[in-house]
Amino acid sequence: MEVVVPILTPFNPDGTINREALKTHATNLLEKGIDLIFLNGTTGLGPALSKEEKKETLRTLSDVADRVIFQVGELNLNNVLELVKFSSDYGVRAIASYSPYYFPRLPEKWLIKYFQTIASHSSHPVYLYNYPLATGYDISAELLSKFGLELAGVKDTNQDLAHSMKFKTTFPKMKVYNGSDTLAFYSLLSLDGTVASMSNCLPTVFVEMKRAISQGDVKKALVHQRLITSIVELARKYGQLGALYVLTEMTQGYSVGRPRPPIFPLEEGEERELKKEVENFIKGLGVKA
Ligand SMILES: O=C(O)C(=O)C[C@@H](O)[C@H](O)COP(=O)(O)O
Repeated sequence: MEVVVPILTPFNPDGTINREALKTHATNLLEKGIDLIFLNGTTGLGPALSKEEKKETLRTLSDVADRVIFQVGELNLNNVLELVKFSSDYGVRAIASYSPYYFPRLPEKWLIKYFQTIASHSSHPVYLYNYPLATGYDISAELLSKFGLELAGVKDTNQDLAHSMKFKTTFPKMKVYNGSDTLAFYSLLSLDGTVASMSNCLPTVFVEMKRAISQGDVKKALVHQRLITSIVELARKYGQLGALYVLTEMTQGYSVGRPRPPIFPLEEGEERELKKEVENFIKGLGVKA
């Protein structure tokens, strides 16, 4: 039962990656009990990071590489394979990739070929990052099974938990995580864990929820899930990926800068409003972030 943080990428005002802040943030999250770091994911603005920036984030976290799942997805497979090769110098837990996206009506066999190519070049276990809402393609358990492609793991970002469970029943050895914050409780209960964006700013809430589940205290665990869901709904009002930078600074006590456009930072008034609303929630429920 693991809590995996799709770690946000701190940026300097000039839009370069703030490596110091990334290191501080990763160290803090691991110290607070987060199990693994999913690097260059959606929350990490992975699709908006260049190949060289993806390498930079792994170099920055090289001393905790064994706790890192390194996301390598790009729309240029040559870049992906360069990142796969680059990762072989680091003892990462696994590499991962989302599917090709944007281009409509890609034949199933091209989608599978993308992952087969990655798997044939990787010295590390390969995880699928399946996010149909974001990519336009559902790389389902059925599709992998149809082409006989068995990967080491999957992060399935899906509101349909049964869809994630299907990976587990089809490939019993596969590590299966669900990537939706609002299903974190159920993912911890029924899968190998959760990959939750909000664990950037609420690490202790997730760690306490996991502890409550392992102690059989469902009621307490659900209090934590309700807080997470409330904060997600709040963050979405302002733009979740931008709001997360404000929430992380607010709850963790250090700056992670602001996101890089086209993920725009919140305006000053929005930041004030968001902080006020969140304070009420966290105070009201009496849990630590
Ligand atoms: O940021 C990542 O790489 C994640 O796994 C989480 C990501 O899939 C995303 O936050 C999921 O959000 P929704 O369920 O779409 O609200």
